[in-house]
Formats: sequence, C-alpha cells, structure tokens
Amino acid sequence: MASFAAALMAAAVATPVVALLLLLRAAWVTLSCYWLTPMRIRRAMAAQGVLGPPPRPLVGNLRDVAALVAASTADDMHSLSHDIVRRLMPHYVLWSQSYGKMFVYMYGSEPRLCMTDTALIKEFLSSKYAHSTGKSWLQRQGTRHFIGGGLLMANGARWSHQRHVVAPAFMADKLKARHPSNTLCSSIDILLSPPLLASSFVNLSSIYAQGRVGHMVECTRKAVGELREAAARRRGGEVEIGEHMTRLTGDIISRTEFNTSYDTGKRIFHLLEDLQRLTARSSRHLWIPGSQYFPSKYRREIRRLNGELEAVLMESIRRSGEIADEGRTSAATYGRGLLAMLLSEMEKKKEDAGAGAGEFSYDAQLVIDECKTFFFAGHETSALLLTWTIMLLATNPTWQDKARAEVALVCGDQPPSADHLSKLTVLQMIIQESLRLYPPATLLPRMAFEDIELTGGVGGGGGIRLPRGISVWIPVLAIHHDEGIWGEDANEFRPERFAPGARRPSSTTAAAAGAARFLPFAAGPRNCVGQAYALVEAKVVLAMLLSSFRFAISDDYRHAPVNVLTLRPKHGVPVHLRPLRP
Ligand code: HEM
Repeated sequence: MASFAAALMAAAVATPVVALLLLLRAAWVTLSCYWLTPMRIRRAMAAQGVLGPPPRPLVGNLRDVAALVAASTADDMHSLSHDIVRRLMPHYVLWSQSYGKMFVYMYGSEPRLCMTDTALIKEFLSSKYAHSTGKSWLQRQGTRHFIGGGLLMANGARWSHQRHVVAPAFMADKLKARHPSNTLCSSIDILLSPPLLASSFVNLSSIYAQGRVGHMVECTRKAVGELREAAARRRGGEVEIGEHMTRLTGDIISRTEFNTSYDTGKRIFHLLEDLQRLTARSSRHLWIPGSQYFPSKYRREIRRLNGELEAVLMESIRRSGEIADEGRTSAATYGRGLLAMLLSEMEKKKEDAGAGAGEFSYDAQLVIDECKTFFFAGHETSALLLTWTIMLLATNPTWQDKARAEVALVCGDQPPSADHLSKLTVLQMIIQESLRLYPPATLLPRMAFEDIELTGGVGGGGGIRLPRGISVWIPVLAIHHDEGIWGEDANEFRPERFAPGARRPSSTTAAAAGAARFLPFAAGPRNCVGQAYALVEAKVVLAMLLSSFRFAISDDYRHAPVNVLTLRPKHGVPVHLRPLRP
C-alpha cells in the first residue's frame, strides 16, 4: 500500500508516459492485493475441501460477522452460564456447522482460515514456522499507533532479535541454565506446553527474585487498603472489582518494569486507552484500498495523543538515563526491569556502532514502541484474569474457601513470598480454569508468509497445505469450551481438571496428548513473553485478596461477556467484600 501512495506521488511529478506506467503498476498491485491473491487463496483451500460462506466484493464477510455478533450480544445472558461461545463467536458456530470445523471466510479482502484441530495448531505454532508466519499488514496497520514496531507486531528476524532482548527481563538466567543446550525458543516451548504447565510453574515462580514479588505485594497491600475503604463507604460493602484490578495491575507493571510512579503509569494507560479507541474507529475502513491515506477526523487527534504519549515515555527514559549518569558507571545502573534492559541494549548499540553493530538494534523510537507494547499487553490482560477469577470465586464459595485455607496454610500471617507461590496448587488450578473459561485473548491470529505444509491432525485427521498470504485464526475460546476436548462438563467451572496428575478426557490418544488445547498464552516460540510474570502476579494478588476478604457476587451483577480486543465483562463485576481481619 505504501508503494501505491508512492506511485501516486511520483506520478504527479513525472512525465505523462512514466506517470501512466506508474499508475498502471499501482492499479495492478491493488488488483492483485484485493482480488487476485484472495481468490488464489480461496481456490487453493477449496481444492482441499475447505470451504466457507460466500463473500461480497471488498467487504467479504465483515458485515455478516458484525451483524451476527451485534445480535448475539445485544442482551445480557439470562443465567450465570459459562457457555459463552455461541454469544461471542456466533459466526464460528454457524459456519463450523455449515462448512466443518475448518473453514475460510473473508475479512474484507483478507482470507482467514479458522483452524481448530489442536495437533495442526501445535505444528503451526511450533518453532519450525517462527519466521515464516507472523502478523498481517491489516493487524499491524490497525495497531501501529499504540504498538508500532514493538514485539507483539514485529515479524521475522526483527521479531527474533527483539524477543531475545526482552525475554531475559521475564526469565531468570537460572531458568536458562537448566536447559543449557536449548535455544531460548525451545526452552519456552518446553516450559509452556500445556501438560507441563502445572509442574513448570514451580520453576517459573522461582525465577522472580523477592524484589519483583516484593513490589507486587506492596502494590496489592495498597489496593487492599483502598478496597477496605471503598467497601466501608458502600452499604453491603459492594465494589466493582474490575476497575480496582485494572488500577492494581497498572500500578504493578509501572513499578516493576518501568520504574515510573503510579501517576505517570496512570497517564500512560489513559493515553493508550484513548489511542486504542480512536484507532479502532479509524481502522474500520482499512479494508478499502488506500483508505489509510484518506483524511479522517480521527487522524489529527491520534497524532496529538501519540505525541503526548511518546513525550511522557521519553521523559521516563530521560530520567532513567539521568539515574545512570549519576552512577557514572555501566548501563547496569539504569535500574531494574524491562526499561532498564532496553536502555542497556540501546547503550550497547552506541558502543558497538564502530564495531559494526547488527542490523536490528534498539533506537529511541523502538524503545518507546516496546514500552507502549508492554504497557498495552501486560496490563489489561492481567486485570481481566483477576476480575474473571474473582467473579468465579464469588459464585463458587466452596472453591473460595479451599483456596483461602491453602493460602493460610502456606503463607500463615505473612504476605506471599516467591517460595510460597509454588505451593499454592489449589489457587493455580483455579487460575488455570479461569483462563480456560474466560481467556482474555479469545483469538490467535497468524499469517503464513510462505506456503506451509502441515502434516497431520488429531486422530489421523490428515494434513493441510496453507498457501502464502492466508491468515490463520485460532479460536481459543471455542477450543477451551469444546466438549470433544474437555468432556461434557466443558462449560462448567471445575478446577479439579487441572489437578496435578489429573487425566484429561481426550488424552487417550498419543496425538491428542501432545496437542495444543490450552492456549490462554498461545504456544510455541511466539507465545506470551509475560506469561510467568502474569501468573506470579495473579497468585500474589489473589492470595492477598483471599486472606483479606470474603467475596460474594452482588445481585446487581449482570452476566454479559463481550469481546472488545479482549474478553471483558460488559457491566463490570460488582462483588460484596467482607473484611476478614483488620
Ligand atoms: C493473563 C495475562 C495475559 C494473557 C492472557 C496474555 C496472552 C497473550 C497471548 C495470547 C499472546 C499471543 C498474542 C499473539 O501472538 O497474537 C501474548 C503475547 C504477548 N504478551 Fe501476553 N498475556 C498476558 C500477560 C502479559 C504480560 C503481563 C505481559 C508483559 C509484562 C505480556 C506481554 C506480551 C507480549 C510482549 C507479547 C508478544 C510476544 C511475541 O510476539 O513474541 N503479556 N500474550
């Protein structure tokens, strides 16, 4: 698309013949992107028996998806049921019934393949395809103002470099030392494969020195104080827990990774939220050729907000630089956390400049983009995990009591320490079940940048050839609620299914045993780099809340999950808090 604009501009100043040639080329590129390539991909899939709903020109099936979702989410749910796939993914339910579990639909002119075969998914997300798959142009355009070149939207060698720089901020050397012969990617693969998740948690928790856990405890202690005050002010001690969890996770990441004050963090989150909202509106027409160059009322506001956000981040970076200068020593004095690591990396680049530093190095803009990415990716998702888990505990008093008893046994009167975390197994089972029923990220998107041949599905389901340019969409929510995978009680809250050593219904075949069916943090080398951080944080916060309050769901709670980038409760989660000790 950039070439289309460049061609138009060049045509304006060139001779008539050159101008005509440039315009013809631009027209060809546009035709190829918006018509020929999508048709080639649809034909390739149809030849393998993978069909889908008929698309309309340009809009594809966008309007169908929008209309189905609008109808299914218009009202709240009548009961507190966890059977939410039909509500949130009505198009998936409809089309998988008509065309089978693998089907193709058109998001504008982008062909999207819905893939639910868990063995194929495992293969597709594996390190074998780490460089030949990634984020599509449409996704990167839609998020460029609040993510830019940050890790979440980077592709290929650039992604690999960035991942290797930031991953150590979330994994200890100790962890890597346990697998000396593995690359970083493969050690992540091993640790985060679902069957090993429970046992690997023991190792993951030990990677966080008391320092980080200590900060999480400090922030949670403050939040508990605020919750006590808020509950005391309201009859029945009712509070909307979601907004408190959003503040708390924002406070935690600001302090542990960015060395910023709570107020600076708050400013950053508000700006990011506004940017997200405006970008979502201005991206609604991205499927129209060249629409990113149309004048729009949102564009100026987006530029202003982005400028302000980058100035606040720059100020944090400058302050970290000053701290380092005062130390007058190595980059290690930048402080702690992710920002310090990024600044050290940038410093290294300067030092290496003479020695021919690598092609992909961090500069100030990339550091800013990475900060935006981590504020965005590491805040709301964690807040949602906590909010949904509290909703589940508030409606399941037996599990609430079990978890509280475990916290009392393991931690006594003390706040949780890094050593305690691995012993909180009931709490871990509850967190995993919450992530299964209400995964904050309900879809995993990946584009194939080259032809890919996947070899085989669960139960001899056969392989599939993915043509270059196809976007694969993995409906995590539907997989997590699939009765064929989890059993007839798939829509029920049953944390015991994650008990250490528990046998899963479909783990009878070897293929199913190794399949990717639990995907709250994705899988493979491109999984969530902050997974360990999120799980440690969730345990610390929940352990402290459980030992401070008993919670019950309010009669005002309206069960209405909605999907707005992430899976959230439309009207929040009001709960009654009863303090347990002064
Ligand atoms: C419960 C909390 C969280 C959930 C459910 C979650 C989920 C995910 C998922 C599903 C992905 C893959 C997205 C994709 O490829 O499209 C992802 C990637 C990512 N997450 Fe998380 N996340 C959580 C917390 C965090 C935290 C706390 C951080 C940072 C501190 C973080 C940082 C990231 C980053 C940077 C990526 C991109 C990784 C890459 O592409 O290499 N996340 N997360």
